[in-house]
Amino acid sequence: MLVIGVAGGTGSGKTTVVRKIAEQFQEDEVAILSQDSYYFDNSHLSLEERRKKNFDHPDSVEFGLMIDHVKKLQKGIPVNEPVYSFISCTRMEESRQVTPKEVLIVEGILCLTNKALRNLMDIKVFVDCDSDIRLSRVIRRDMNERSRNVDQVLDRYEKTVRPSHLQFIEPTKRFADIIIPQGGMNQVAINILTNHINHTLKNN
Ligand SMILES: Nc1ncnc2c1ncn2[C@@H]1O[C@H](COP(=O)(O)OP(=O)(O)O)[C@@H](O)[C@H]1O
Ligand SMILES: Nc1ccn([C@@H]2O[C@H](COP(=O)(O)O)[C@@H](O)[C@H]2O)c(=O)n1
Repeated sequence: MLVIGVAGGTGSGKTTVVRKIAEQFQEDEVAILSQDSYYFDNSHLSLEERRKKNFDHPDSVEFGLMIDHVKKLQKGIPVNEPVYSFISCTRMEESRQVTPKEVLIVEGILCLTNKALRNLMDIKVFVDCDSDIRLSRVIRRDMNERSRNVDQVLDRYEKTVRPSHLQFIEPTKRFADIIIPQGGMNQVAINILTNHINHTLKNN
């Protein structure tokens, strides 16, 4: 199994890049694990307290479980990926079964911050994007999909998202084998990655 890690700031285009890569393969060839699914549950806290959490800090993610799932998939064992709600900021009762495939893409803002997880990756990618563009995307997305108003989005951005991006996420660019500017619109980078994956699969 080839494990590809895709990191980058919130709104940088990670999901778009992953989708475009996955589209180049058959459905039974590529499995995807999202780091967002591994946010701690926090249902013991009130919604107000949960919303105040720093979700851009590495401690907000249950990396132990995520690493265990990657290792199981590498051994050919299916896993149950948790389902996370950005509206309630908790894990849902249900989970999603992920079965082992030839390629596993692990995607998320913090997925290159964890050394043990990094060590499981064969290719590390960082999707790069200016912070003003990311912020405008995040405002739209959080208002449309995450039940937030503009003040809540900007308040979170100033207090936790931006400082943690600078402290934890941006520095992981140095671990990347490939840095992709213009995210999902960078067809050249997506083709290069797809060709590399195909080449590696054929030679294994
Ligand atoms: N290169 C791009 N140009 C314009 N819009 C983009 C581009 N890449 C992503 N988007 C849009 O920006 C938003 C965030 O992209 P997404 O891939 O979900 O980012 P991430 O997973 O890094 O948070 C989505 O609405 C997506 O359609
Ligand atoms: N309950 C939560 C948990 C996380 N976030 C934010 O999501 C961003 C990461 O997701 P991407 O899809 O953009 O990579 C991150 O910046 C967290 O602050 C949230 O809003 N609510």
